[in-house]
Formats: sequence, structure tokens, C-alpha cells
Amino acid sequence: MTLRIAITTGEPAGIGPELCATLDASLFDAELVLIGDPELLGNRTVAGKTLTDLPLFNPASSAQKGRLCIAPVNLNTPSHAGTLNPDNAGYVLQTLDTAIEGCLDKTFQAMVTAPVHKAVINDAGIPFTGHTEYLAEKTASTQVVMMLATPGLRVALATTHLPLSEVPAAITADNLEAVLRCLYRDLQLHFHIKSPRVLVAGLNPHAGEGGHLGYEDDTIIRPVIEQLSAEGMSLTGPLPADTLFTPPWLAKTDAVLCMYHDQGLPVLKHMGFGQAINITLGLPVIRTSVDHGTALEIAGTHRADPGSLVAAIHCAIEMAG
Ligand SMILES: NC(=O)C1=CN([C@@H]2O[C@H](COP(=O)(O)OP(=O)(O)OC[C@H]3O[C@@H](n4cnc5c(N)ncnc54)[C@H](O)[C@@H]3O)[C@@H](O)[C@H]2O)C=CC1
Ligand SMILES: NCC(=O)COP(=O)(O)O
Repeated sequence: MTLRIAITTGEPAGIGPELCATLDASLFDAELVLIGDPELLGNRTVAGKTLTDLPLFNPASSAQKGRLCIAPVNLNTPSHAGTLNPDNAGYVLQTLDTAIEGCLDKTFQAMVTAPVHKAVINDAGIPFTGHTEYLAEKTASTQVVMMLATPGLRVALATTHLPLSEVPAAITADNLEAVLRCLYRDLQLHFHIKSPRVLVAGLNPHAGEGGHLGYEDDTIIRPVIEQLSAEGMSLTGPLPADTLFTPPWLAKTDAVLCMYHDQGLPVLKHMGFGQAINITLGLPVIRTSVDHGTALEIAGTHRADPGSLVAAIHCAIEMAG
């Protein structure tokens, strides 16, 4: 069976449309279905190229490996590269909804998302913290986990898009247990790791320094690790986050669980920005994404590196296959 992968083209003022419009579909072992505004995508191709021949997606036809086609969703208002417009927030969410529905009804075997701009969607009056949370809500998923991956490192997060001041209260034993179970199960299911080895970071400096620099490490994180380890899960921690990203530790791990967004992602992006990908674990559908944002300042210049989008598509195909 030839796989069909939906690709949402993201914030129209960002680099998503041009990265999608210039994809070389022949590189992929699947049919790629772009979801977005055809005129916008045509305008963002490199000079001399045109998207006028891009076939319209036809769900009734059989998927064809290496074909790029488009499932049209029209912009609400014309978009200019680099200039955000809240009037197009509804359009962005419609592209996501189209992909989610298509994955749920098996029209698509996976979805890959180009970057959206979280603030402009909120500016339009629509509460939105990220794809991860949006997809969880739309698919009624009880537990999802954000995991970014680059060759040599996977970093999962116990909390996602939360203000730093709200992180400690969100690290409860129940939440942590659910996150670890989800991470463990999906590393087995999607990455074929029989007995995943997970390093768990502490929350506080030096993992609390024996309670002198915070209590959560010893009173919340450690008991959960001990409980799940007793069930046979291979977990180590809580480890001081400042030293766990060193080669001796990383050589012995399949994934690192960090307590919050900026504890883990700067390390991952320092190591792999441009080829890293973002995977949402725990969903009933497969979703991968790029490691970068909308990069408004280079949108429309064709200087954006497609490496992460290409890697995200390959990963989605591998997971779906
Ligand atoms: N998957 C998603 O939808 C994501 C969305 N975002 C959103 O993107 C917006 C902007 O975020 P920033 O923090 O500025 O991060 P950013 O990733 O858009 O930009 C950071 C820096 O990297 C450069 N850059 C990013 N992607 C590039 C590419 N493919 N090729 C070459 N250079 C590239 C940019 O020009 C900038 O200098 C925010 O609203 C954020 O929430 C951020 C990360 C992921
Ligand atoms: N830093 C990763 C990021 O913000 C992407 O989040 P999401 O939109 O994939 O939930």
C-alpha cells in the first residue's frame, strides 16, 4: 500500500509555504498531500517554477508514490511573507483540522506540520498554545508527550508550553507517571526499542541537592521513578540536568525526559537544529513536525533550510509504514 502523508503548510506569512511548495516529492516513499491555499503556495515557489500543474488531491484515486498534490484550503485574506495577519488564524486551524480528520478517517496515514505562529492565533482571539495541545484536544487524547529527536538524542518533555512559574505545580506524581508510561510505550511501539532506557532530569539545580535546592526532585520525581522501575521500566534519575547531557550518560540512553520546554530543547537544538524533528507521542494518529518556527524575517527569500521538514516527512513515513 502506498502511504499518503498530509502536510499542513503552516502560518502563511512564515517559511512553511515555501518549504512545502518546493518539496521534491520524488525523494519520498509516499504520496504527499499539501494542505493549504493553492495561490499562496504558487506565489512562494522559487522564481521560474510554478505550481499550476500541481494536481488536486482526489481521495477516490489510489495513492501514487512520489506524487505531490494539494488539498485546497483558501486563505481568509491575502498573505504577505513576513507580515502576520490575525485574519488568517482561522485558515491555519482549518488546515490542521483537515489533516486531523483525514488521519482519523484513514485518508492519510500520518500528518506532518509546518510551523504556525502561536501568538497571532491568540491575537485573533483563539486560545492556542501549540499543535501538541491542539491535537490532543481534537483527538480527545488523555495523554500526549512532546518529543524532539535528532540523530544521537531524543528529548521528551514532562510539560510543554507553560509559563515557567506554572511548571512546578504541573509536575505531580500522576502527571509524571502518565508521561513516562506514554513515552515508554511509544518508544516501544513506534521506535521498536524493546526495553527503552530513559534518563529523567530533576527539576531543580543539582536535582535538588538533597532537598537544599528544592523538594520536588526527592518527594515527587524520585518516588515515581522507583515505582515504575519496580515494574521493570529502565529509568534513571532524577539526574542533574546540567550534567546529564554528557557523552557517558547519553551513550546509555534511548531518551531523556526533561521537566520543562527550555530545560531540554536548547540542548537538542544546539545539537541538531535543521535536521531535528518533533513527534507527538500518545495520539491516535501519527504526527511529526519541524524543529523550527515561522522564521518571519527570512520568509519569502527562499533561504530557509528544508532539512527538518524533509526529516519530519521521512520519520512520518517510517512510523506509518
Ligand atoms: N512547530 C511549530 O509550529 C513551531 C512554531 N514555532 C513558532 O514560531 C514562531 C517564531 O519562533 P522563533 O522562536 O523565532 O523560532 P524560529 O525557529 O522561527 O527562528 C529562530 C531562528 O532560526 C532561523 N530559522 C528557523 N528556521 C529556519 C530554517 N528552516 N532555515 C534557516 N533558518 C531558520 C530564524 O531565521 C531565526 O533566526 C513563534 O510563534 C513560535 O511559537 C516555534 C517552534 C515550532
Ligand atoms: N518548541 C517546539 C514547539 O513550540 C512546537 O510545538 P508544537 O506546535 O508542535 O506543539
